[in-house]
Order: sequence, then structure tokens, then C-alpha cells
Amino acid sequence: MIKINIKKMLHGSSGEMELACDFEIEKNDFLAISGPSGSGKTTLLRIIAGLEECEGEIAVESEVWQNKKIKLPPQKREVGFVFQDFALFPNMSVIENLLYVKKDKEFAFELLKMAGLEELAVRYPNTLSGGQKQRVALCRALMRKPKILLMDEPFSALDPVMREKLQNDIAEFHTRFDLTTIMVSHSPSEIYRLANKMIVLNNGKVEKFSSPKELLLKTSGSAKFAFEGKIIDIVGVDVINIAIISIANQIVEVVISKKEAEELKIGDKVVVSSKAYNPLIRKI
Ligand SMILES: Nc1ncnc2c1ncn2[C@@H]1O[C@H](COP(=O)(O)OP(=O)(O)OP(=O)(O)O)[C@@H](O)[C@H]1O
Repeated sequence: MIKINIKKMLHGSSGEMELACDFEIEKNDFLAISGPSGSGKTTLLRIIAGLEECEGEIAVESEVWQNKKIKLPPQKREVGFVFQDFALFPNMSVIENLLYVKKDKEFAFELLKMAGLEELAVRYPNTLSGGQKQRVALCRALMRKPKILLMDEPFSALDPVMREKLQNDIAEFHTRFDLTTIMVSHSPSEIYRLANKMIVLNNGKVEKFSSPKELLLKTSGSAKFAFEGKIIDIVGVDVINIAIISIANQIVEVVISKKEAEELKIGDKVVVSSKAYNPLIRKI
């Protein structure tokens, strides 16, 4: 079990904010942390890694990483950290980046092989694609066989194809190396695919803590499907009213009642759902 009960005053753009989180996860959990910009997600990861001072307690299985008396330095905490911007050493080849963490050539090649990067071992980071760099960063984070893998928006700089490849690697590494993983992400699909638990952080506090299914699925009750969108226009055509709604990259029209047309306005966030019909899925 991993227990985190920490406090830290943060100086945000709109004044002081207390980061105060108290939660527990189990070994082998994959926890996703989501929440608005500035809510304290990165700081929480840095605190777990020992890179930021704070008050409180952190215990990982039977080991205390921090309490009133103890504060293990980052190198004594068994964590691997994957940053948003890869943070590879530019003057070292791929294999040197891994061996810098631990001189275990056999394990380094095993990781590179798993990530399909074996051929790139002697290449330098500036000759790699974003997806390859992030997979190297993931391998490097695992060199010390960490108990906890921390990832701060690992997919944010990647295109959709690379994102999917990295997701597969992360899922495989998580299981194979018996990891407990904590990942900051804004992407519902990535969270749903990878995580079994999810926290929504708001203003430094744990606002929601549940399964991704519970927190992300928009269908409730008997609704067959549901999407979140924003009203971009409301128009009257003959005697009917139509709301024009933007959902992801699509624009849809939904017929609404006169009363709804009076109550809704442009800019409102809405959920569009259907109960009566099963949705049809057509490959495009
Ligand atoms: N060491 C620190 N001391 C005081 N305040 C800090 C410290 N580190 C970060 N902050 C402030 O705390 C707030 C939260 O920052 P943090 O980077 O943790 O948010 P975030 O949720 O990760 O945001 P984003 O999604 O934009 O990356 C910010 O306003 C930041 O300026």
C-alpha cells in the first residue's frame, strides 16, 4: 500500500493555494491524476519523488519515505520519473542515457528490445522522433527497477500514432515490472485505457477519487450514449428550434424544445445523450 498525506503552500498566479492531499493506493495500481492547470499535479509528483519539500507523510509498502523525522532524498526513493519534455541527456547516446542511471548493460538492452529501440542504441537524442525519445525516457526511468513509476503528461508532445505506441509500452512495462504507476494526464481515452484509479485534483485538493469508468463515462442510468459539448448557436427553423453543438471536432444539430431554447444560451456546456436508440457505429 502507498500512503500519501502531504501539505504544501503554493504560490499560484491568483495568490496562495494549499496543496493538501490525503489518499492511499495499492501496489500495482495505475493511478491517473487529472485536473485544471495550476491545480498542483506536477508538484504532487515532484513531492512523491522527493524533489520538493513539504509537510506530511509518505509511506510505500513497509517503508517510510517521509514523516516528521525521516526524509529520504530522491536517490533513495525507488522512483522512476518520465517528464513531459523527455529530459534526455543530449550529449549521450541512447544506451549511455540508460547506463548513466545504472551500469547494467544486459537490463538496458532488455528494456530497449521491449520498446523496439534496440537498433537505436548508439543514436543521439536529437536524431530521434518525439515518440522514440519518450520511449527512451521510459526505459531510462525503469533502469533502477523502481517501485513507483511517475509520469508527467508523457504523451503531450506526441502525435496520435506515437501516443498509441507509447501507451502499449507503458501498459506492458507496468505489468511486466510489477510497477505502481502514477501518471498526470488530461486525456480521457489514455486514462481509460491505462489506469484503474483516478484522482481529479482541483485547487490543490483531491476533488474526486474513483475508477476512470466512474469518473469518465458520461452515460448514466439508461442512456445509450452521451457526449459532452458546447452550444455554439441556437436557431429557429419554421416552428422548431435547433441547437448547434460542438462535440470534440464535430458539429452536430439537435432539435430542442421551445422551453430549452429559452433556457439554453451560446457557450453553455451540455451533455447530448440518447436513450431510445442504440447508436450505430460505422468505420470511416
Ligand atoms: N515550489 C513551489 N513553491 C511554491 N509554489 C509553487 C511551487 N511549485 C509550483 N508552484 C505553484 O503551484 C501551482 C501549481 O503548479 P503545478 O505545476 O503543480 O500545477 P499543475 O496542475 O501541474 O499545472 P499544469 O497542468 O499547468 O502543468 C502553480 O501556480 C505554481 O506556480
